[in-house]
Amino acid sequence: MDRSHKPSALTPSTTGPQPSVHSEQGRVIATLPTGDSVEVLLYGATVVSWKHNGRENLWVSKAAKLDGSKPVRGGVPVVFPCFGPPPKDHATSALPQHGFARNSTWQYLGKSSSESGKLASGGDDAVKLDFGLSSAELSEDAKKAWPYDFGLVYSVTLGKDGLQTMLNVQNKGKESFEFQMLLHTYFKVDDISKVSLTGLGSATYVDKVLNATTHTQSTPSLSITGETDRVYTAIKQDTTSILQDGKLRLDVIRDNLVDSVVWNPWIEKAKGMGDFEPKDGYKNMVCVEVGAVDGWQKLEAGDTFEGGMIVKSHL
Ligand SMILES: O=P(O)(O)OC[C@H]1O[C@H](O)[C@H](O)[C@@H](O)[C@@H]1O
Repeated sequence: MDRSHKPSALTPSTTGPQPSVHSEQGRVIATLPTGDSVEVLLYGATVVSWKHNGRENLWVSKAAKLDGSKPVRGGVPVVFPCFGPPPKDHATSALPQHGFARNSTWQYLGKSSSESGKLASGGDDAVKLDFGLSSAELSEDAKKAWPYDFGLVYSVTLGKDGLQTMLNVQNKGKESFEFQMLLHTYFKVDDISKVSLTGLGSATYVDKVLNATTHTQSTPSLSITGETDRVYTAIKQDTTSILQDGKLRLDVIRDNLVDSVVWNPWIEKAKGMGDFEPKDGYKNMVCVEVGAVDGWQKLEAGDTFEGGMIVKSHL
């Protein structure tokens, strides 16, 4: 792939300890002096752990395959270039559900001090890990199914009070292409019956559980009381918050993205998924997935798109 993306080295600090980064067995782990950490598999560039103040914020199934045989059931799978089953009449039609990014092996491009002003804790207190995937590195099957020349850089920044994940999509070819993208985050919660989501009031959504019918959310907050699979589009607020027992736990902030999917498989769907364990794990997770999934993003030759999320923990 294009090696022109070279993150700068961590800025040496004159004060106090630095974040540490190490890679082992197909994963990269960054730890801040506070003990907060993030863990990313090269397989799918899937973030599989984000710990803040000693608490894990991501849910990963106990039966998740981490060996590259299947997309990871949990963490933050990257969905690209199509969301859900691709339509028959589209250039992505031969791809699997949710595309190839989540089941391709990415390259670790390196670490740098965070340049993001969006995490309160930037500079020496934050560390950014970059991962890359380009057309040249795809499996022969994926290349054949989607023969475009592209470069993805996925940046995972761990800060003192948040995690930022940004996907940069570049069209390196001579023709335009269309894509969708989504960060399919499985957030860990203590008890789904006490969870509510705010920030989706008045937003319009397609309810995949109700035969893909379109609705407008009439209440300011959403409780999860059964199988939920909603695709919210053109959301006006930039933040969806996850509350537990009425207390703010996490803010999920969309960056240059206006769509979000809320998903919980509940009892029957969880039973039907071989890689979903424990079977009552649906009580401890909720997916809030930021993305661009309403129609298609068209990227002209040479152009770049960037979108992602900032998650702030309030515990
Ligand atoms: O089983 P997967 O391919 O990982 O998909 C898991 C889920 O992803 C999204 O949330 C979709 O809206 C759901 O319809 C789908 O069931």
